Amino acid sequence: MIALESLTCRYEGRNREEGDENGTDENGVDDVGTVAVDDVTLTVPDGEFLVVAGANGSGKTTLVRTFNGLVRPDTGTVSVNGTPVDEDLVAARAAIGMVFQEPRDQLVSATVGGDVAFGPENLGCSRAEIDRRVSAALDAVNMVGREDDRIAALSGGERERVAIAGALAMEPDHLVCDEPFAGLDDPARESVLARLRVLHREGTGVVVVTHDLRDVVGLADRVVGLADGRVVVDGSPGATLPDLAALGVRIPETCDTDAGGEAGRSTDP
Ligand SMILES: Nc1ncnc2c1ncn2[C@@H]1O[C@H](COP(=O)(O)OP(=O)(O)OP(=O)(O)O)[C@@H](O)[C@H]1O
Repeated sequence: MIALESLTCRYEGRNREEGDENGTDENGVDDVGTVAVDDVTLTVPDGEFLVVAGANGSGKTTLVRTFNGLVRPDTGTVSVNGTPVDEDLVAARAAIGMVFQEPRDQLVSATVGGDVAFGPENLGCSRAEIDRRVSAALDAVNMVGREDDRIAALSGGERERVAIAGALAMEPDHLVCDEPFAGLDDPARESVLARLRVLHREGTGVVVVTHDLRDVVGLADRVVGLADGRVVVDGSPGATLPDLAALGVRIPETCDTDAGGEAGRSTDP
Protein backbone atom coordinates (compact mmCIF):
# COMPACT_ATOMS: atom_id res chain seq x y z
CA MET A 1 0.00 0.00 0.00
CA ILE A 2 1.13 3.53 -0.76
CA ALA A 3 0.05 6.14 1.77
CA LEU A 4 0.52 9.88 1.35
CA GLU A 5 -0.23 12.09 4.32
CA SER A 6 -0.59 15.89 3.99
CA LEU A 7 1.97 15.99 1.21
CA THR A 8 3.26 19.28 -0.16
CA CYS A 9 6.01 19.59 -2.78
CA ARG A 10 7.45 22.92 -3.84
CA TYR A 11 9.94 23.80 -6.56
CA GLU A 12 12.29 26.65 -5.84
CA GLY A 13 11.58 30.00 -7.43
CA ARG A 14 13.64 31.18 -10.38
CA ASN A 15 15.55 33.78 -8.35
CA ARG A 16 16.48 31.28 -5.67
CA GLU A 17 17.65 28.73 -8.29
CA GLU A 18 19.82 31.42 -9.83
CA GLY A 19 21.66 31.86 -6.58
CA ASP A 20 19.83 34.65 -4.77
CA GLU A 21 19.72 33.22 -1.26
CA ASN A 22 16.89 35.56 -0.33
CA GLY A 23 14.76 34.32 -3.22
CA THR A 24 13.68 37.80 -4.16
CA ASP A 25 13.49 39.41 -7.59
CA GLU A 26 15.09 42.71 -8.60
CA ASN A 27 12.24 44.57 -6.89
CA GLY A 28 12.70 42.65 -3.66
CA VAL A 29 9.48 40.68 -4.18
CA ASP A 30 9.64 37.22 -2.65
CA ASP A 31 9.70 34.47 -5.26
CA VAL A 32 8.23 31.47 -3.48
CA GLY A 33 8.38 29.16 -6.51
CA THR A 34 5.74 26.64 -7.52
CA VAL A 35 3.63 24.53 -5.21
CA ALA A 36 3.38 21.43 -7.41
CA VAL A 37 1.60 19.21 -4.85
CA ASP A 38 -0.55 20.95 -2.30
CA ASP A 39 -1.57 19.14 0.88
CA VAL A 40 -2.45 15.78 -0.67
CA THR A 41 -3.59 12.87 1.47
CA LEU A 42 -4.11 9.72 -0.56
CA THR A 43 -4.00 5.96 -0.08
CA VAL A 44 -3.36 3.54 -2.93
CA PRO A 45 -4.32 0.02 -1.78
CA ASP A 46 -2.49 -3.06 -3.04
CA GLY A 47 -3.89 -4.30 -6.32
CA GLU A 48 -5.70 -1.11 -7.24
CA PHE A 49 -5.64 0.20 -10.82
CA LEU A 50 -5.47 3.93 -10.22
CA VAL A 51 -5.41 6.61 -12.88
CA VAL A 52 -3.95 9.97 -11.87
CA ALA A 53 -5.38 12.49 -14.29
CA GLY A 54 -5.17 16.23 -14.74
CA ALA A 55 -4.16 18.96 -17.14
CA ASN A 56 -0.52 19.79 -17.93
CA GLY A 57 1.21 21.18 -14.87
CA SER A 58 -1.42 19.95 -12.39
CA GLY A 59 1.21 18.05 -10.38
CA LYS A 60 0.73 14.45 -11.55
CA THR A 61 4.39 13.63 -12.22
CA THR A 62 5.61 15.31 -9.05
CA LEU A 63 3.03 13.42 -7.00
CA VAL A 64 3.92 9.93 -8.27
CA ARG A 65 7.66 10.62 -8.07
CA THR A 66 7.28 10.92 -4.33
CA PHE A 67 6.15 7.27 -4.20
CA ASN A 68 9.73 5.98 -4.41
CA GLY A 69 11.66 9.00 -3.22
CA LEU A 70 12.55 10.50 -6.59
CA VAL A 71 10.94 13.68 -5.31
CA ARG A 72 11.15 14.42 -1.58
CA PRO A 73 8.18 16.31 -0.20
CA ASP A 74 8.67 19.60 1.64
CA THR A 75 6.10 18.58 4.19
CA GLY A 76 4.08 15.44 4.84
CA THR A 77 4.99 11.76 4.62
CA VAL A 78 5.00 8.97 2.04
CA SER A 79 4.90 5.38 3.23
CA VAL A 80 5.12 2.19 1.20
CA ASN A 81 3.89 -0.99 2.85
CA GLY A 82 3.90 0.83 6.17
CA THR A 83 7.51 2.11 6.02
CA PRO A 84 8.29 5.79 5.40
CA VAL A 85 10.07 6.06 2.03
CA ASP A 86 12.91 8.17 3.44
CA GLU A 87 13.65 5.44 6.00
CA ASP A 88 14.09 2.67 3.42
CA LEU A 89 14.58 3.92 -0.11
CA VAL A 90 15.70 0.49 -1.35
CA ALA A 91 12.49 -1.17 -0.19
CA ALA A 92 10.40 1.59 -1.76
CA ARG A 93 12.21 1.24 -5.08
CA ALA A 94 11.80 -2.54 -5.06
CA ALA A 95 8.08 -2.19 -4.31
CA ILE A 96 7.34 0.59 -6.81
CA GLY A 97 8.30 0.11 -10.45
CA MET A 98 8.42 3.45 -12.22
CA VAL A 99 8.29 4.16 -15.94
CA PHE A 100 9.14 7.76 -16.67
CA GLN A 101 7.62 10.10 -19.18
CA GLU A 102 11.01 10.40 -20.86
CA PRO A 103 12.42 6.86 -21.06
CA ARG A 104 15.90 8.14 -21.90
CA ASP A 105 16.12 9.11 -18.21
CA GLN A 106 16.03 5.51 -17.05
CA LEU A 107 17.84 3.34 -19.59
CA VAL A 108 21.18 2.37 -18.10
CA SER A 109 22.72 -0.39 -20.22
CA ALA A 110 24.03 -0.62 -23.77
CA THR A 111 21.67 -3.40 -24.85
CA VAL A 112 17.99 -4.19 -24.48
CA GLY A 113 18.62 -7.44 -22.58
CA GLY A 114 21.16 -5.79 -20.28
CA ASP A 115 18.81 -2.98 -19.50
CA VAL A 116 15.81 -5.15 -18.66
CA ALA A 117 18.05 -7.43 -16.55
CA PHE A 118 19.46 -4.51 -14.55
CA GLY A 119 16.65 -4.37 -11.97
CA PRO A 120 16.43 -8.11 -11.20
CA GLU A 121 20.25 -8.26 -11.04
CA ASN A 122 20.21 -5.53 -8.40
CA LEU A 123 17.55 -7.43 -6.49
CA GLY A 124 20.03 -10.35 -6.32
CA CYS A 125 17.94 -12.76 -8.42
CA SER A 126 19.56 -15.97 -9.73
CA ARG A 127 20.65 -16.11 -13.39
CA ALA A 128 17.74 -18.42 -14.25
CA GLU A 129 15.27 -16.09 -12.54
CA ILE A 130 16.75 -13.05 -14.29
CA ASP A 131 16.43 -14.80 -17.66
CA ARG A 132 12.83 -15.76 -16.92
CA ARG A 133 11.91 -12.21 -15.94
CA VAL A 134 13.66 -10.67 -18.94
CA SER A 135 11.87 -13.02 -21.36
CA ALA A 136 8.47 -12.40 -19.78
CA ALA A 137 8.99 -8.63 -19.72
CA LEU A 138 10.15 -8.46 -23.36
CA ASP A 139 7.21 -10.63 -24.36
CA ALA A 140 4.88 -8.18 -22.63
CA VAL A 141 6.08 -5.30 -24.79
CA ASN A 142 6.38 -7.25 -28.06
CA MET A 143 10.17 -7.22 -28.09
CA VAL A 144 11.00 -10.91 -27.89
CA GLY A 145 14.34 -11.71 -29.53
CA ARG A 146 15.60 -8.13 -29.29
CA GLU A 147 17.89 -8.75 -26.27
CA ASP A 148 21.08 -7.91 -28.18
CA ASP A 149 19.79 -4.76 -29.86
CA ARG A 150 21.71 -1.65 -28.90
CA ILE A 151 19.69 0.91 -26.94
CA ALA A 152 21.33 3.73 -28.87
CA ALA A 153 19.88 2.35 -32.11
CA LEU A 154 16.26 2.13 -30.89
CA SER A 155 13.44 4.48 -31.81
CA GLY A 156 11.75 6.57 -29.10
CA GLY A 157 8.78 4.19 -28.91
CA GLU A 158 11.07 1.16 -28.67
CA ARG A 159 13.00 2.82 -25.84
CA GLU A 160 9.74 3.41 -24.06
CA ARG A 161 8.87 -0.26 -24.41
CA VAL A 162 12.26 -1.26 -23.02
CA ALA A 163 11.71 1.08 -20.07
CA ILE A 164 8.33 -0.55 -19.41
CA ALA A 165 9.92 -4.01 -19.69
CA GLY A 166 12.60 -2.96 -17.20
CA ALA A 167 9.98 -1.94 -14.66
CA LEU A 168 7.95 -5.13 -15.27
CA ALA A 169 11.06 -7.27 -14.69
CA MET A 170 11.27 -5.89 -11.15
CA GLU A 171 7.88 -7.54 -10.49
CA PRO A 172 6.94 -4.64 -8.23
CA ASP A 173 3.91 -4.38 -5.93
CA HIS A 174 2.82 -1.28 -7.84
CA LEU A 175 3.77 -0.37 -11.39
CA VAL A 176 3.66 3.37 -11.99
CA CYS A 177 3.59 4.53 -15.62
CA ASP A 178 3.82 8.23 -16.40
CA GLU A 179 2.11 8.91 -19.76
CA PRO A 180 3.02 5.40 -20.98
CA PHE A 181 1.27 5.57 -24.34
CA ALA A 182 2.54 8.88 -25.65
CA GLY A 183 5.20 7.51 -27.98
CA LEU A 184 3.72 4.10 -28.79
CA ASP A 185 2.18 2.92 -32.05
CA ASP A 186 -1.10 1.00 -31.98
CA PRO A 187 0.29 -2.57 -31.68
CA ALA A 188 2.70 -1.52 -28.93
CA ARG A 189 -0.05 0.36 -27.08
CA GLU A 190 -2.39 -2.63 -27.32
CA SER A 191 0.34 -4.92 -26.08
CA VAL A 192 1.16 -2.73 -23.10
CA LEU A 193 -2.53 -2.31 -22.27
CA ALA A 194 -3.06 -6.06 -22.44
CA ARG A 195 -0.10 -6.55 -20.13
CA LEU A 196 -1.40 -3.97 -17.65
CA ARG A 197 -4.77 -5.71 -17.68
CA VAL A 198 -3.16 -9.08 -16.88
CA LEU A 199 -0.88 -7.60 -14.21
CA HIS A 200 -3.86 -6.01 -12.53
CA ARG A 201 -5.87 -9.20 -12.75
CA GLU A 202 -2.98 -11.08 -11.14
CA GLY A 203 -2.89 -8.63 -8.23
CA THR A 204 -0.25 -6.03 -9.09
CA GLY A 205 -1.21 -2.46 -8.36
CA VAL A 206 -1.05 -0.22 -11.42
CA VAL A 207 -0.88 3.57 -11.42
CA VAL A 208 -1.16 5.33 -14.77
CA VAL A 209 -0.54 9.06 -15.03
CA THR A 210 -2.30 10.69 -17.95
CA HIS A 211 -4.19 13.67 -19.28
CA ASP A 212 -5.96 11.33 -21.72
CA LEU A 213 -8.28 8.73 -20.23
CA ARG A 214 -9.28 7.05 -23.46
CA ASP A 215 -6.91 4.08 -23.23
CA VAL A 216 -7.26 3.30 -19.55
CA VAL A 217 -10.76 4.25 -18.53
CA GLY A 218 -11.99 0.69 -19.00
CA LEU A 219 -9.22 -0.72 -16.82
CA ALA A 220 -9.25 1.67 -13.90
CA ASP A 221 -10.78 0.94 -10.51
CA ARG A 222 -10.45 4.56 -9.52
CA VAL A 223 -9.49 7.94 -10.97
CA VAL A 224 -7.92 10.76 -9.00
CA GLY A 225 -8.04 14.15 -10.71
CA LEU A 226 -5.56 16.89 -9.83
CA ALA A 227 -5.81 20.63 -10.35
CA ASP A 228 -3.14 23.02 -9.12
CA GLY A 229 -1.55 20.25 -7.08
CA ARG A 230 -4.72 19.36 -5.21
CA VAL A 231 -6.96 16.30 -5.42
CA VAL A 232 -10.25 17.66 -6.71
CA VAL A 233 -11.81 14.46 -8.07
CA ASP A 234 -11.64 10.97 -6.59
CA GLY A 235 -13.92 8.10 -7.55
CA SER A 236 -14.86 5.41 -10.03
CA PRO A 237 -14.23 6.20 -13.72
CA GLY A 238 -17.92 6.33 -14.54
CA ALA A 239 -18.75 8.70 -11.72
CA THR A 240 -15.82 11.05 -12.31
CA LEU A 241 -15.80 11.51 -16.11
CA PRO A 242 -17.86 14.73 -16.22
CA ASP A 243 -15.66 16.37 -13.59
CA LEU A 244 -12.49 15.15 -15.30
CA ALA A 245 -13.59 16.61 -18.63
CA ALA A 246 -14.01 19.95 -16.88
CA LEU A 247 -10.40 19.69 -15.67
CA GLY A 248 -9.15 19.46 -19.24
CA VAL A 249 -8.66 15.68 -19.21
CA ARG A 250 -9.47 13.97 -22.49
CA ILE A 251 -12.28 11.43 -22.04
CA PRO A 252 -13.68 8.83 -24.47
CA GLU A 253 -15.86 10.38 -27.17
CA THR A 254 -18.47 7.67 -26.71
CA CYS A 255 -19.09 8.80 -23.15
CA ASP A 256 -21.97 11.08 -22.41
CA THR A 257 -20.46 13.43 -19.85
CA ASP A 258 -23.87 14.29 -18.49
CA ALA A 259 -24.68 10.67 -17.79
CA GLY A 260 -22.15 9.83 -15.05
CA GLY A 261 -22.77 6.31 -13.70
CA GLU A 262 -21.01 3.64 -15.72
CA ALA A 263 -20.32 5.83 -18.73
CA GLY A 264 -16.60 5.30 -18.29
CA ARG A 265 -16.94 1.58 -18.81
CA SER A 266 -18.36 1.95 -22.26
CA THR A 267 -15.01 1.39 -23.96
CA ASP A 268 -14.34 -1.86 -22.13
CA PRO A 269 -15.55 -4.79 -24.24
N1 LIG B 1 12.02 20.71 -11.95
C1 LIG B 1 11.10 21.66 -11.80
N2 LIG B 1 11.45 22.93 -11.44
C2 LIG B 1 10.53 23.90 -11.27
N3 LIG B 1 9.20 23.71 -11.43
C3 LIG B 1 8.79 22.49 -11.80
C4 LIG B 1 9.71 21.40 -11.99
N4 LIG B 1 9.00 20.29 -12.34
C5 LIG B 1 7.71 20.67 -12.37
N5 LIG B 1 7.58 21.97 -12.03
C6 LIG B 1 6.33 22.73 -11.94
O1 LIG B 1 5.48 22.04 -11.03
C7 LIG B 1 4.14 22.03 -11.50
C8 LIG B 1 3.67 20.59 -11.61
O2 LIG B 1 4.46 19.94 -12.60
P1 LIG B 1 4.28 18.38 -12.93
O3 LIG B 1 5.31 18.02 -13.95
O4 LIG B 1 4.25 17.63 -11.66
O5 LIG B 1 2.82 18.37 -13.57
P2 LIG B 1 2.13 17.31 -14.55
O6 LIG B 1 0.69 17.33 -14.18
O7 LIG B 1 2.84 16.02 -14.50
O8 LIG B 1 2.34 18.01 -15.97
P3 LIG B 1 2.43 17.34 -17.45
O9 LIG B 1 1.10 16.72 -17.74
O10 LIG B 1 2.69 18.54 -18.31
O11 LIG B 1 3.55 16.35 -17.43
C9 LIG B 1 4.14 22.79 -12.83
O12 LIG B 1 3.78 24.12 -12.56
C10 LIG B 1 5.59 22.74 -13.26
O13 LIG B 1 5.92 23.87 -14.02
